[in-house]
Amino acid sequence: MDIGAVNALPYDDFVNIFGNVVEKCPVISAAVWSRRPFANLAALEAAVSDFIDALPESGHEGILRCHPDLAGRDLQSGTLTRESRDEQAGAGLDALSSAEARTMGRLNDEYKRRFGFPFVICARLNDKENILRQLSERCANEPAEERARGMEEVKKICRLRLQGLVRTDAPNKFDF
Ligand SMILES: NC(=O)N[C@H]1NC(=O)NC1=O
Repeated sequence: MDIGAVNALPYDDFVNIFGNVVEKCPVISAAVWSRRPFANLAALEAAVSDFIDALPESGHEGILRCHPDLAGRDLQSGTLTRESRDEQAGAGLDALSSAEARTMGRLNDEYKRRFGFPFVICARLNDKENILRQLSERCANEPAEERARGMEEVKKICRLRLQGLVRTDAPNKFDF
């Protein structure tokens, strides 16, 4: 769909289509719908980012807590969202050796104990080795640093999900 078609969507269709650009946080797309018309994909992305940035610390932690663990219970039981399943599979997280799976589980638990929210990283921009290394390194960070880092990753995930939904090649009347 091009940006003109996005701008023409009633809010219920908009939320159905864009509701998971931030994992399990459809309230964000429901809020951002009011910012139409979007000049282009970058403007839609900026509206999501502005909404997130305006939230208090507790809102950022809430967004992080809506993310499933990487290679966690939801992946084992097939209850991930379609987007998250594809992203995790793309990084090879559905095919970990048993040693890798044990390390991942242990570090995910350690991270959550330390920070009170799950480790979030854009799986499509990383492979499993890189993810395991960063998980281990980031466990040593300070909570404020990790909150900010996690939100940067949420925005990267969001950008790639948006790019999968909105075509950018078509000209549109808001793009001068
Ligand atoms: N925990 C975590 O990072 N989850 C996410 N990362 C990603 O790329 N997709 C997700 O669901």
